[in-house]
Amino acid sequence: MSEEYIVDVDNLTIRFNMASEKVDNLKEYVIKLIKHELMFQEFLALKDVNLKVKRGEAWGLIGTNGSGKSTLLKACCGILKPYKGSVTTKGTIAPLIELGAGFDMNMTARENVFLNGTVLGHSRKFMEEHFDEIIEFAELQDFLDVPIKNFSSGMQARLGFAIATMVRPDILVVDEILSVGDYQFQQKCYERMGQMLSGGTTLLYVSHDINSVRQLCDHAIWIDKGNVRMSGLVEEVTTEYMHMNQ
Ligand SMILES: Nc1ncnc2c1ncn2[C@@H]1O[C@H](COP(=O)(O)OP(=O)(O)OP(=O)(O)O)[C@@H](O)[C@H]1O
Repeated sequence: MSEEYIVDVDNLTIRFNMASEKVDNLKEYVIKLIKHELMFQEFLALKDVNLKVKRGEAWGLIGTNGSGKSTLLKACCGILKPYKGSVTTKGTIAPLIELGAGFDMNMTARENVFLNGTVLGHSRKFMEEHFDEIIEFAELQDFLDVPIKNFSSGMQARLGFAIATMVRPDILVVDEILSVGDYQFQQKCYERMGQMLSGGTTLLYVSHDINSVRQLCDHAIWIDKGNVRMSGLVEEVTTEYMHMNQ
C-alpha cells in the first residue's frame, strides 16, 4: 500500500451468492443445502472498484439504491472480504453502518453503552468516564433504563453516533443512519463530524442527501451497478450525478 493513502481500495470485487430459487423457511433451506439441491447465482455487487483516500479527506459515496455503496463501506471496515482485489486501511476505524449494530436489543441503553464500548475496544473504566458525555450528546437522559428494542430508530441512531464519535477515530465511516435522526440532531452530528474533520479524521460518508455530501465532503465517488461511474472533487461528481438522475 502506498504510504500516501489511509484507505486504499484496489481493484475490489465483492461477490455474493444469491439463492436462485425461492426457499420459504430455514428448515427447507437446510434440507436443500444438505441434499445439494440449492442452486446459487453469483452476483457481483462491486466490480474492480478503486478508491484512494488520503488522510484528512472526506469522501461521499453516492449512487442509486442497490448500487453498492454500503457494500463498499462494509469492505472498508473489514466486514466483507474481497473476492478479488484488496482493501487496506491505516489506524482506528469507527463504523456507523447499521442501526443497532453493536447493541443488544433486550438490554437497556445504559447496559448497551458498555456493550458497544467493548465492541469498539474500550475498557469499562473508559466508558464510565465518558458515560455522561455520551448520554448528554444523545439527549437520552430520560431513557437510560429502557431496553433498546423500545427505542425509535432515531433514538438508536443518536446513541450509536454518540458512542462512535466519543473518541476521535482515524477513520469515521457513516452510512445513511443519520437520515433517521431529526433535523436538530442531524445538524449536531454534521457539526461534530466537521470538528472531527478539522482535527484530521478521515471520513467515508454514504448519503442520498446530496446537500449534506457537499456540506461535509471534499471528494465523492459515484457507484453505479457495482462500477465506479465517476470519482473526484465533490462538486464535479455530485453535479454530474444530479444531472444524470433528474
Ligand atoms: N448479504 C448480501 N447477500 C446478497 N446480496 C447482497 C447482500 N448485501 C447486499 N447485496 C446486494 O448488493 C447490491 C448492493 O447493495 P448495497 O446495500 O451495497 O447498495 P446501496 O448502494 O448501499 O443501496 P441503498 O442506497 O439502497 O442503501 C444490492 O443488489 C444488494 O441486493
